[in-house]
Amino acid sequence: MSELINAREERGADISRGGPYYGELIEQVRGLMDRARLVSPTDELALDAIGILKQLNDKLDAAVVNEWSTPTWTRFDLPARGNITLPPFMIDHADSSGVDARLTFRNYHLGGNNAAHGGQVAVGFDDLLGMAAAMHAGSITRTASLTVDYRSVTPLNTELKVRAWAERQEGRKVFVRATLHDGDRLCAEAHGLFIVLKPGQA
Ligand SMILES: CCCCCCCCCCCC(=O)SCCNC(=O)CCNC(=O)[C@H](O)C(C)(C)COP(=O)(O)OP(=O)(O)OC[C@H]1O[C@@H](n2cnc3c(N)ncnc32)[C@H](O)[C@@H]1OP(=O)(O)O
Repeated sequence: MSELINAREERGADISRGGPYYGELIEQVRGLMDRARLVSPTDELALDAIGILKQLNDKLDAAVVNEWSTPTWTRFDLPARGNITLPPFMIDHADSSGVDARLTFRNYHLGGNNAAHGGQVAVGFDDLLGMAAAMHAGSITRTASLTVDYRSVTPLNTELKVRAWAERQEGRKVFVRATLHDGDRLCAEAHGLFIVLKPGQA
């Protein structure tokens, strides 16, 4: 992980962006989403929570920046770079040979029967495959195709292992694969095609 942070810092990534409390702020929002996923409030509690959240959203509005200035591009020290839309993961190893990560699906990723929603599994794969493709190509890539095979149930609130790697590259096309394990058990695997963006490509 430190290699990745160093590499990103060398390219101008600023892991102080968002300040020292940004990680805890995002963790509290994840905790809020966990509760929102399962709460069945009384009218009184719902109205109370709505008031508090409206006030909080108004406060946060004052600090909203454009997407390129958000900490989530640079905070490689935080779970999932502090990106609230991703299942939180920590990178153990990342280089051109692949990415190893520990990832945990939370209550707010619930599909049913205490298992992760399949779409959330795909979100995790997309980001980590994108990282593997970028590390392999040495350049930012974009998902062209992503296929997920769900092999067994993916549990919530359990640290899972993800391995993502590039199999080969043909020009701008980076062919990638990934696995998701709970211990020795394969939960899901993915393969995809990521395309290296041309200079200035939107
Ligand atoms: C350290 C960093 C951490 C940072 C880590 C951050 C990781 C973030 C990862 C998240 C990534 C995303 O979710 S990205 C968001 C989701 N994806 C998208 O929105 C992509 C939408 N689509 C597009 O923008 C475009 O279609 C592109 C860029 C994918 C390709 O367009 P293009 O650049 O014009 O290239 P194009 O000529 O069409 O295609 C190039 C070659 O790929 C082939 N090709 C293109 N699409 C496909 C396809 N679906 N299936 C098969 N083959 C395909 C073409 O046939 C061609 O082959 P040949 O003729 O050359 O043989």
